[in-house]
Amino acid sequence: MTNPTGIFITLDGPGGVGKSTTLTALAELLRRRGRPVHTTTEPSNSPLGRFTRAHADRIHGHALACLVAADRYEHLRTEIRPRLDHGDTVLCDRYLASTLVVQRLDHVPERFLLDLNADVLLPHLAVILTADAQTIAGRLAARGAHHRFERDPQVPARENELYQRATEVLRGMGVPVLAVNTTESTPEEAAEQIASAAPPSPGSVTTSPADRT
Ligand SMILES: Nc1ncnc2c1ncn2[C@@H]1O[C@H](COP(=O)(O)OP(=O)(O)OP(=O)(O)O)[C@@H](O)[C@H]1O
Ligand SMILES: Cc1cn([C@H]2C[C@H](O)[C@@H](COP(=O)(O)O)O2)c(=O)[nH]c1=O
Repeated sequence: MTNPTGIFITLDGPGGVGKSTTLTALAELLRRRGRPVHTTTEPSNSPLGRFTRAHADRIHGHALACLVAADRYEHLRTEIRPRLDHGDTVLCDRYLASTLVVQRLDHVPERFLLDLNADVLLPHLAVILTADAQTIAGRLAARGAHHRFERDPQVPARENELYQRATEVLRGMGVPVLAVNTTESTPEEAAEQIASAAPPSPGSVTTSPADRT
């Protein structure tokens, strides 16, 4: 397989923190700056991904971990790698960090999750969106819960702890991790922070911050 030439950026964070909204703002910002951007999500939009999403409230623990990982390998093969090979910046709403958090909520051991995901492509930048637990609860109440992990009021605080652990694990694997606290920032402000940390797109002219004025 060829080395992908595009840039792979993942966005994770507690349910309802603002991943999809921020990803949309980031995609618009990067496109305005001339980058080819492909947006995607996990579970993916393939038949396996749609099955996983549809049944994630009834399938628990190791079985859900395996389904999510199977969808991830197929997502990489059929969508993410081809878009990276094409030179796109791929923005993925949920990826490996979500597994290291959501499956831990189901008490799946971290070792099992790391082994299952041992051969996935690591992102060039893993963004972890955070907000204080009360803010997340407010956003979830305003929008409505999508699945069982968002219906338990204790979960946002636990997810924040687990994302700190996931950050350490990813950094230990050599993945650059950017934590963005969205408690006080708009999706557009969060997108600006991420864009500033994003590795340059292939073929783009690298300028120093002073040159960009
Ligand atoms: N930075 C922000 N400030 C205020 N509200 C926000 C912010 N980001 C998102 N929201 C609002 O919070 C709610 C949840 O956002 P969104 O659906 O993007 O979250 P999510 O993390 O993608 O959720 P899920 O984990 O369920 O996929 C939405 O109503 C959205 O408008
Ligand atoms: C990537 C990923 C996803 N899941 C599950 C958790 C939820 O049931 C859905 C995601 O829904 P959302 O609207 O994006 O919050 O998929 C999972 O269990 N593990 C994962 O790694």
